[in-house]
Amino acid sequence: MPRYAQLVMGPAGSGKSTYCSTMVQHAESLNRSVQVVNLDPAAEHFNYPVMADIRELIQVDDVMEDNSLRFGPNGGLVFCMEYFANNFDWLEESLGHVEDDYILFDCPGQIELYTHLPVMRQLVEQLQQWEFRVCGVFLVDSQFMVESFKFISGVMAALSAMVSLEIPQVNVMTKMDLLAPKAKKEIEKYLDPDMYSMMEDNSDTFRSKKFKKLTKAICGLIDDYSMVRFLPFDRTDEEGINIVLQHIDFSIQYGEDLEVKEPKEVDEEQSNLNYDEIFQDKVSS
Ligand SMILES: Nc1nc2c(ncn2[C@@H]2O[C@H](COP(=O)(O)OP(=O)(O)OP(=O)(O)O)[C@@H](O)[C@H]2O)c(=O)[nH]1
Ligand SMILES: [Mg+2]
Repeated sequence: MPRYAQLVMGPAGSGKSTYCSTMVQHAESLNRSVQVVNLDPAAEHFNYPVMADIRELIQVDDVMEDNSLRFGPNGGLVFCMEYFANNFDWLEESLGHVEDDYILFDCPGQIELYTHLPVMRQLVEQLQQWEFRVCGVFLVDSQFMVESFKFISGVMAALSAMVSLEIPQVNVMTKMDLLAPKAKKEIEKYLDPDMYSMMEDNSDTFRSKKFKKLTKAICGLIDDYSMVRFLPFDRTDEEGINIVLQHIDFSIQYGEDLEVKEPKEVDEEQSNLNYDEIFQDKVSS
């Protein structure tokens, strides 16, 4: 039986930890069991119960305090993640061997992890070896998406994670509840974007012809391959949360191998009685 995982990624402060706790609560309301693993060695607080916490293995503060290493916060994080990649047996032990489990991995926000460092890819390959079906969930803060310029850079970040990890990926626009109704309407065009018109919106802002050409080529590429779409995520909207979960479940085929639940046993005498009654009714009418 396969196991299922969501790799929750995205820039710093995009809402990854909040997404994880919201999903856990939502799953609970559906009677599903979803667990969370914290993979952020610099995490200070999150409000979900953890199944495993990378800080048990290594903490950024300890690395930064080490006089022989002398790392700052970002270098410290990279060091921690490389240490983690060399110690996957810690994760294996923490996850156990439960079949059919569903785990969210709350990742750190340093964008370099998703652009060029090999750690996340190594993690994906390792999880796949442990029979996990992994879906990337890339979060982008809707607050930064109200201008098409910023939107294109968000799309590029999501794309770079997609290209480097080679797993199904669902892109999510978070904090939709913070948008004013007018901005919400405005942002709808970014959810299923037509990149060519996005490019036209921007065309006055380009100073250099070369830059305009490059942006046009990027927009064209994204559009031609329909590579990026965003789902809105409003933590107060259960239905919207469910749509996001369904997209992810579909991409990792969650539910296809689940055992069919037996219907409740019906009292045999009672069921016979009902049929008899129906039959009698039919005959007499
Ligand atoms: N209103 C609202 N606030 C949100 C939402 N998601 C996150 N926030 C707020 O945004 C801030 C950052 O959220 P986190 O969930 O910690 O973001 P993160 O991506 O885990 O951040 P890092 O781990 O530091 O990269 C917190 O103050 C959250 O309360 C949302 O859907 N709606
Ligand atoms: Mg976090």
